[in-house]
Amino acid sequence: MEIVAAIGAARHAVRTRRPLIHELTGSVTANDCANITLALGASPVMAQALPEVGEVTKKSSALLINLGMLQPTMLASLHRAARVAVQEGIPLVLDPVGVGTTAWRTQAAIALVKAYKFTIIKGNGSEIQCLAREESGVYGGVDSLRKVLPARDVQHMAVKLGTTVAVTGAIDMVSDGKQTYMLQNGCSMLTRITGTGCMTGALAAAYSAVTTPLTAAVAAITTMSLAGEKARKQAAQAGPGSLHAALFDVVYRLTAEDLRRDGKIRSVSL
Ligand SMILES: Nc1ncnc2c1ncn2[C@@H]1O[C@H](COP(=O)(O)OP(=O)(O)O)[C@@H](O)[C@H]1O
Ligand SMILES: Cc1ncsc1CCOP(=O)(O)O
Repeated sequence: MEIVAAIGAARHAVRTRRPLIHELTGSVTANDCANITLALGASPVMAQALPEVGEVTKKSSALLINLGMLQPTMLASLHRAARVAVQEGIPLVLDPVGVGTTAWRTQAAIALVKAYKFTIIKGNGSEIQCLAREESGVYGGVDSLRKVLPARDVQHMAVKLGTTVAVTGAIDMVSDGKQTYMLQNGCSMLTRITGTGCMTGALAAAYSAVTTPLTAAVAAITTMSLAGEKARKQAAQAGPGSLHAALFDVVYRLTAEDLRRDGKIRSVSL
């Protein structure tokens, strides 16, 4: 199936199958991740406690690990959930938020990537680059350095990390090492709302429950970027607060046909 047809089918499948998505994420964006998952039509569960985390993963159709507010006490839960996901063949998505800022966070992410086969790793350009190169202390926060990475670099990082890589930024890229897509929807005001990257990770987990990793990653980024464009029009002259609220409304209404018609998705030959 062609990619545009596949993302439309995935949009429809999430709405009709309503998969349970286990999301391990921090307090800054947990509420937004849960609500964007609901808006898409899936069902979020955010349980993190070590005594129950594995049991919740086992019941779920996908697992998201987001490192945004990583705490030493969370690491055991993340590893237990990831182990169950791999054992049970449940799609496993990593959002390496802030990787590259400190040695501890970067090492924690590298340990996860080495221990478990992730289905998708989704991050901004800075995070994915630091993870692939195993670099830390390179940049200062959770927002991207805003450099658009060349498609060939993204393809190499997918090969190096052994998974489907989704890189967000002014131009988004997705690659599984064999096929690479350049995605050109978006709205710069999305960078003025914290959590748009984290919500994209939640969308990737929801889509990965119903389709292939490559399609799920393209669908997630196109959903968020297109929602940004449409919400920006809806919020007209208003600022990030209205855009934030409008994002949930637009994702809730977004149809398979909207994705097929308005998604700016280009296959890159390398
Ligand atoms: N300069 C930009 N212009 C248009 N869209 C953008 C721009 N920067 C980021 N986006 C969009 O914002 C969303 C979140 O990406 P990004 O800001 O890179 O994530 P993060 O919040 O993790 O840093 C993506 O859908 C991306 O396409
Ligand atoms: C501000 C902040 N600080 C730690 S995690 C976080 C949220 C980051 O969200 P996103 O990666 O989606 O911008």
